Amino acid sequence: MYQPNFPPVPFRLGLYPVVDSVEWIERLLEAGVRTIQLRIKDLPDDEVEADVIRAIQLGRRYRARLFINDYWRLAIKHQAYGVHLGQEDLETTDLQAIRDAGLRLGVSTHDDMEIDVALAVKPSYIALGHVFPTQTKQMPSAPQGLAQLASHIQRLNDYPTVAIGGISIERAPSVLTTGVGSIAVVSAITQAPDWQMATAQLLEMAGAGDE
Ligand SMILES: Cc1ncc(COP(=O)(O)OP(=O)(O)O)c(N)n1
Ligand SMILES: Cc1nc(C(=O)O)sc1CCOP(=O)(O)O
Ligand SMILES: [Mg+2]
Repeated sequence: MYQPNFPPVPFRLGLYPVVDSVEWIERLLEAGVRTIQLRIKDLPDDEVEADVIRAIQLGRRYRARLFINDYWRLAIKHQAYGVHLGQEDLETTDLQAIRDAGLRLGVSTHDDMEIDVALAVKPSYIALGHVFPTQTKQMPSAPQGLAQLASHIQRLNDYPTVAIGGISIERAPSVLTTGVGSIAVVSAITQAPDWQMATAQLLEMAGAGDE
């Protein structure tokens, strides 16, 4: 049974764009997205703080679920909806501080062992990647494919899940048939010839998430 150690999220988080700027956050919230992540990599906290503040303000204005990747101290300081962390981040993060601050937590996984680690933390949702080859991030592991994804979803039963990695408009329907509650995408939107059309199509397929 889903009993996270962090505030719960709906089973279906719907379309979940992962983007690297406040500009993208604003245009996607305006387009109807309600689950979104600010993912800025490898800058000092003081260079990211203004963007984190702005993204959180936008998230509140649109009543959206705004997750901050990596910068958990800033997410706590400015009261984001949630934080997303990778497996390595778990070792260096004060998870109790995230919990005490009432933020949701999402954790990345790439195989059964990482799912064991995530389940021990009892986050708000578990991300499963990478489903297909991706150009967006160098991955140390092989893509897990749809059959493996489906078996993880079965194992996780009523736990909110997010699929990520190489999910295009063409591939989204087959990913969603595994029963996953959300599809996280980067390039399917940010590299699309027409991002508005891509977002509308993905929202039509995955929804904006449950309340
Ligand atoms: C929804 C979602 N799933 C997975 C990731 C990857 O997170 P992480 O493993 O911490 O890697 P970086 O994104 O920090 O490079 C994610 N960001 N979002
Ligand atoms: C940031 C990230 N994390 C992944 C994981 O598997 O943990 S895959 C990924 C990149 C996803 O980008 P695109 O939608 O362009 O393939
Ligand atoms: Mg990370």
